[in-house]
Amino acid sequence: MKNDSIITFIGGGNMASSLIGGLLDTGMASKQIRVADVHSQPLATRFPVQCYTDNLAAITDANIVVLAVKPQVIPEVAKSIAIAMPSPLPLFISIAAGIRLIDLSRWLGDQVPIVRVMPNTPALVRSGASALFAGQYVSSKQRELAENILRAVGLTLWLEDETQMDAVTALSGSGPAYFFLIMEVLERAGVKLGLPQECARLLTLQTAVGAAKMALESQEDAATLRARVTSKGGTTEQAINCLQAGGLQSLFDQALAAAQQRAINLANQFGEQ
Ligand SMILES: NC(=O)C1=CN([C@@H]2O[C@H](COP(=O)(O)OP(=O)(O)OC[C@H]3O[C@@H](n4cnc5c(N)ncnc54)[C@H](OP(=O)(O)O)[C@@H]3O)[C@@H](O)[C@H]2O)C=CC1
Ligand SMILES: O=C(O)[C@@H]1CCC=N1
Repeated sequence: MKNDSIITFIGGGNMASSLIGGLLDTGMASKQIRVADVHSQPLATRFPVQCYTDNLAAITDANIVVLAVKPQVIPEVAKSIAIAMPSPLPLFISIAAGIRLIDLSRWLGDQVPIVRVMPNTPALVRSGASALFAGQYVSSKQRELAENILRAVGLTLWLEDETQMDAVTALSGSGPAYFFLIMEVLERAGVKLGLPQECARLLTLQTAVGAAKMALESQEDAATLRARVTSKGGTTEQAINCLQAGGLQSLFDQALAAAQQRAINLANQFGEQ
């Protein structure tokens, strides 16, 4: 992104804060970032960016507009922008779960360039994962622009089919919450075995970081790395047997299917407005 380009976030909540924190960490100038939210104060105190309570004022001169409000609010926000669409048209990036390009185009206007992105909150520490899908009016330069922004805060992947976005939402969009839950559960289990809280917390976190780093850097798959920890007749085997007997795979299959279905339902419910 050029250093005089402006990126405006509509909605300054959890996901926008993570993206903004990550982008500022890359060295992007705070004057390039604007945020419009019904509540301007929390973000203004956290980041030195320009905050607005008027969405339309915030998108004047913007090169990129990130729609970062809840899916339920997207129709109203998009329609209100459409009646005062800036010229030249900015590139729109929607991060809303479920909401489809066809509906975004209907609300924002035909021929408006829109990229759908499903990011995740580790963008804050530039370790995010984002899947992208471009609408038909997005130029190759705009694709590059969207990718560059998201790549600055983590991994980016282009999807071949928009319907895959709901599976991505279930896997990596919501995914940090699953890992945080596993951290909570492990820490608590360690405390129940007699470890001091802080000791259980630190061992849990470092083990999570270590396992993820090792899996990322290794040529081998997770099952092979797991087998190396699992000595025959040893301790890990007992724990893994317990987890598998408890139906861990089936539980995650159900969890991800439920999240995916929720994204589909949100699109069906709010896409008709
Ligand atoms: N959180 C996450 O991990 C991820 C979220 N997303 C997507 O990002 C989007 C935002 O999610 P998240 O950040 O969690 O949500 P938040 O509720 O934290 O943030 C949305 C913000 O927008 C404000 N808002 C509501 N209406 C308007 C409006 N008309 N104009 C401007 N601002 C408004 C909200 O205020 P108020 O609270 O009063 O409603 C809130 O401050 C969602 O569409 C979600 O699907 C995608 C990937 C991951
Ligand atoms: O829970 C949600 O709906 C959003 C989308 C993915 C992560 N958070």
